[in-house]
Amino acid sequence: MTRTQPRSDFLQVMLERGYYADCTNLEGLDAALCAGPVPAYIGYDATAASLHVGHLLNIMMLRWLQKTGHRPITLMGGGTTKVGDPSFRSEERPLLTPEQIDANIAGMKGVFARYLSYGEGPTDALMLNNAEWLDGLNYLDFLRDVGRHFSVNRMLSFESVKTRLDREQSLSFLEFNYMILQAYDFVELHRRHGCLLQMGGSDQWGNIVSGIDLARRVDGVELYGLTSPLLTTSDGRKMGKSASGAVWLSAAMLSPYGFWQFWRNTTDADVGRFLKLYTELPVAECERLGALGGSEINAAKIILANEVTALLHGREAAQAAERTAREVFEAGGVGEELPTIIVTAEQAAAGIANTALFVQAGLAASGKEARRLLAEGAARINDIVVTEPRLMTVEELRGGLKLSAGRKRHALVRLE
Ligand SMILES: Nc1ncnc2c1ncn2[C@@H]1O[C@H](COP(=O)(O)OP(=O)(O)OP(=O)(O)O)[C@@H](O)[C@H]1O
Ligand SMILES: N[C@@H](Cc1ccc(O)cc1)C(=O)O
Repeated sequence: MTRTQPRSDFLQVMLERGYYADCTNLEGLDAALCAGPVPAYIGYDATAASLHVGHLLNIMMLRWLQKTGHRPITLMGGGTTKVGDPSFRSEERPLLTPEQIDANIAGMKGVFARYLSYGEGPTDALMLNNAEWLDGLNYLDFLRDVGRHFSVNRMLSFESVKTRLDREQSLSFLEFNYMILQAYDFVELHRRHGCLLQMGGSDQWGNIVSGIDLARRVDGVELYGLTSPLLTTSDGRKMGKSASGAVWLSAAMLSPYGFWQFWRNTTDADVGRFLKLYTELPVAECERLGALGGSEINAAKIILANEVTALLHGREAAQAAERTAREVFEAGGVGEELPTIIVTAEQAAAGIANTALFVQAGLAASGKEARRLLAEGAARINDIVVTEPRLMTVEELRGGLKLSAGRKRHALVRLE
């Protein structure tokens, strides 16, 4: 399929940096973007107390949207979270209480202000919550005004629910309503704020298209949808999930150092792609850095880690993380020479004792000897003396550890 080069800055950035998967009407959207500031939204359900790296890709899309002269709308799913999006999920999500949802929204909100600037102007970002219009809906009125425009036959044909149906796993009536609510959000945002575009990961395609159909039927307007690819790392993992779980954006759930380490540990083949998606360095520079070979690629990974961490946690936090990494892994000039043991995600989740790490790393011959090292004050983890045997947390392991026995013997621990 040939695609003419879009004229709008926003779509050019989307295409050249790798954010683009699909669009409902690329030419129409391009024309709207060229005509003036376009309000565009992405919805975020409050399923956890923090956003994670999986969300970062589309937060960057909103950031580019604002930088290229348009208006980002971040919609908190205070209403939709009560239902739970079934798209591409094999099981129903656990139901959250209204209190949990409010607490999660409070945890998620802070992150957006690091990427977007909020205010009242035509290109200032807007923060909304769909509980505002969903909570008060009257069931019968809603069914008559909105429900009648949805064909169940069509809803059943969407890929996002297909696997569940094909496997004859239950899709509850509650979940089945999700698509209608998200569709209604889009119509409501268009009515209230002139919102013309909804974006999201490609798993959101069905929900987005439903909103566009509904708007055409009830208001006779054309709205647009743009999706990003769902990224996986080149070793096959869903982007944003490390072996030990989601990589959180909130500093309370993952320290800036742990966040920095996640990016520093990027696989070589992903460096160029991630620089384009998660930093604002010029495309040519991203490509140059991504093509570096051998040990030079490590310098590119440090640039990636610094740039991504600086956007989220600030430049100082990024520099501090880089310094800590140097101190932990390169203190005494031994750096890369240190023996390294790898802890698997399963081991980390099951709980691994600090003494077991000393044994595995060859710094103690047995658990008994490891306990003696600790008791004598000769054992250090990240240069801090440890005297008590205890289980290490996944968070501690994720940041990487330096174990020391006495002054001269060291080893590194990395989480797979
Ligand atoms: N790897 C990814 N690449 C691009 N977008 C992603 C990625 N992971 C998540 N997203 C976007 O963020 C949204 C929320 O992601 P996800 O469904 O993973 O969150 P979650 O529901 O909190 O996590 P989980 O599915 O593990 O419970 C998705 O709808 C998707 O659009
Ligand atoms: N369904 C989206 C979140 C969302 C909620 C409400 C919307 O109007 C749009 C999107 C997700 O799971 O990621």
